[in-house]
Amino acid sequence: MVRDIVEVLIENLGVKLEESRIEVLYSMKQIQLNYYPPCPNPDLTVGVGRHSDIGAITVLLQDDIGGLYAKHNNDEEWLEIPPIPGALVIFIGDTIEILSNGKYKSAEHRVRTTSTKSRVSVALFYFPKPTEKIGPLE
Ligand SMILES: O=C(O)CCC(=O)C(=O)O
Ligand SMILES: [Fe+2]
Repeated sequence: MVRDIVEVLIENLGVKLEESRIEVLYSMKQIQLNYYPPCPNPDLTVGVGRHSDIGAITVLLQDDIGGLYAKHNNDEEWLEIPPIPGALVIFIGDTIEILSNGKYKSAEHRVRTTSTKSRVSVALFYFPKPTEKIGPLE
């Protein structure tokens, strides 16, 4: 699935890359299990502070608690990404933003906790090989 996503994104830039060159862009993987305990005063806590992911693509599975927000078009407003049963959230990371010379944006996102329920999420980060030089594709 990640290969298909990256291939389509690169194809849409009008760039032709060999399969092997595309593959190194997402061949490193890291899994992260996040647990957010309930917090009596969520407004005073940072679940995960605002950030964008550094890799190529992030695949995220969140539970049904909610609290994930992303910035849309650099608006002031945070847009909630509601949990949908069975759905995965896909984030474009900084690597793809750089490769596309800014055509694709690495969305800033954050997580808020709630006062009553804990939250769990599973994030799969796909990175380029550490030896890969990342710059705008030509
Ligand atoms: O817990 C989440 O829904 C997102 C976590 C996150 O943004 C991250 O681990 O980079
Ligand atoms: Fe993230």
